[in-house]
Amino acid sequence: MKQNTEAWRALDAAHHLHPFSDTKGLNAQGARVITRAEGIYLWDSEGNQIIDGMAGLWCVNIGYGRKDLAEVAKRQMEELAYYNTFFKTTNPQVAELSKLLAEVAPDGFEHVFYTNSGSESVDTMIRMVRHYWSSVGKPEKKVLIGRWNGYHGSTIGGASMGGMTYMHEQGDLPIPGIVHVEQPWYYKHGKDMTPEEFGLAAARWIEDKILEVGADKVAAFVGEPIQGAGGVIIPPATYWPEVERICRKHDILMVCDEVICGFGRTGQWFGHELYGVKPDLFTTAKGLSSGYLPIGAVFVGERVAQGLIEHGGDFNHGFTYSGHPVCCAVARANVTALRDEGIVARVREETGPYMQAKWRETFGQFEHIDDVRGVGLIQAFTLVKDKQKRALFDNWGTMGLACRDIFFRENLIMRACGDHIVAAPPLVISKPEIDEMLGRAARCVEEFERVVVRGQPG
Ligand SMILES: Cc1ncc(COP(=O)(O)O)c(CNc2cccc(C(=O)O)c2)c1O
Repeated sequence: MKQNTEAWRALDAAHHLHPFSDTKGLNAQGARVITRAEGIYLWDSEGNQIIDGMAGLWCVNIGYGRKDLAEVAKRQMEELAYYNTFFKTTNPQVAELSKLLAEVAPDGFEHVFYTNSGSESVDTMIRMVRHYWSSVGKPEKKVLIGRWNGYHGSTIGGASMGGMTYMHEQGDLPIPGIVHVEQPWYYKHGKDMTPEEFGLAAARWIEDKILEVGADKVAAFVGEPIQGAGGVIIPPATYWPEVERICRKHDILMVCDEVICGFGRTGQWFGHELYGVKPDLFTTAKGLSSGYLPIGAVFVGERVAQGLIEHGGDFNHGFTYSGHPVCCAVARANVTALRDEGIVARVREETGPYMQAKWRETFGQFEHIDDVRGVGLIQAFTLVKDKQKRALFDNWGTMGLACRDIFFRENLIMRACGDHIVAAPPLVISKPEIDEMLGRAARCVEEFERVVVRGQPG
């Protein structure tokens, strides 16, 4: 039955509570009804074509409209729509996907545990590392260290692991045993240090926390290679190697949360590979299926995998849909395409460098934009009050939302994370599409500076 925008908006307002939304405010304004998508483009119920500079929520790596993935889902549903992987059963799709993931992962990652989301991957990791230490005779090693402004999901575990205080306030978080250190945000905290010096200093904040808690009580350090939802905070090159050295020195597991950085987003298969480090585990979701179906996976390195296999006994954790055959079939087709169509390689060698050059050229010229940054196809800039003084705007986030709303009105999706403006388009974006996206964004930023910052007429 063909509906129209107003009818869908009314149904949505009457029955749907949206995530991360003020439903009352949204209902007053009316939600935008997205009806179809192709490549990097969305269409809404009014027929507007929209450039999706965020690949959905950082997840549609392969781009929209892949009929081959839809066909894989159809065939699998007709053959085996569901069966579980509890009780000594498996299915061909989960077995084949697990082999494929071991092939695309860096050496030393032969085992994966399946979930339905990034949050569930993070929750799984929390339980897994605590169970690991208990299994190898160190049950008191329970504390996990994260970063303020890190994002690790919205379950009780994921939100606690994250350092978003506005999330902690809702639900009395973080849960016990999870602590945080400052994030490696050079623009704000670098002061008179070089980036290299700051990277080492920021890593040592973690060592300070380990010594404060007691290394014999700390299970793991958890961080995103590049913080995504925190505003694309890119640590200096010295940061992660120093984190790894500190974790090894104090026998703390190092965990990378690759939910955004994974599956080609940075031009590497996984973001930690940019920094030449090897975590003990890493969590994934999003690009694993390019958002076509919900699935996540925890990649478990040999030290923890063998510890769990040899000493862990029954790992009393898992989900009804862990290893869901249809989700696994689609993820397998997606990852195979990312590899065999050269999509990840093209981001590393062609479209990523092109985007990074154009991004800096386009936004480096604006008076109220600084810290223009990015790698692969994840990039950002920060809206600032005074570039010379490196002064941020007051009321952090207000300007970001004002700028984001201009993009939205002009049929361009980019994300405001506070006063950081971020973009992460599908990895299949072409060079002409990059030009189209950045041309539209530049016109929006010109209006933002003229109207919002300088108060001139629209
Ligand atoms: C690093 C990281 N870890 C875990 C999660 C949680 O994944 P799920 O949402 O699938 O449970 C994420 C998710 N990241 C995420 C999710 C929703 C919105 C935005 C945003 O930037 O607005 C970012 C993430 O970015």
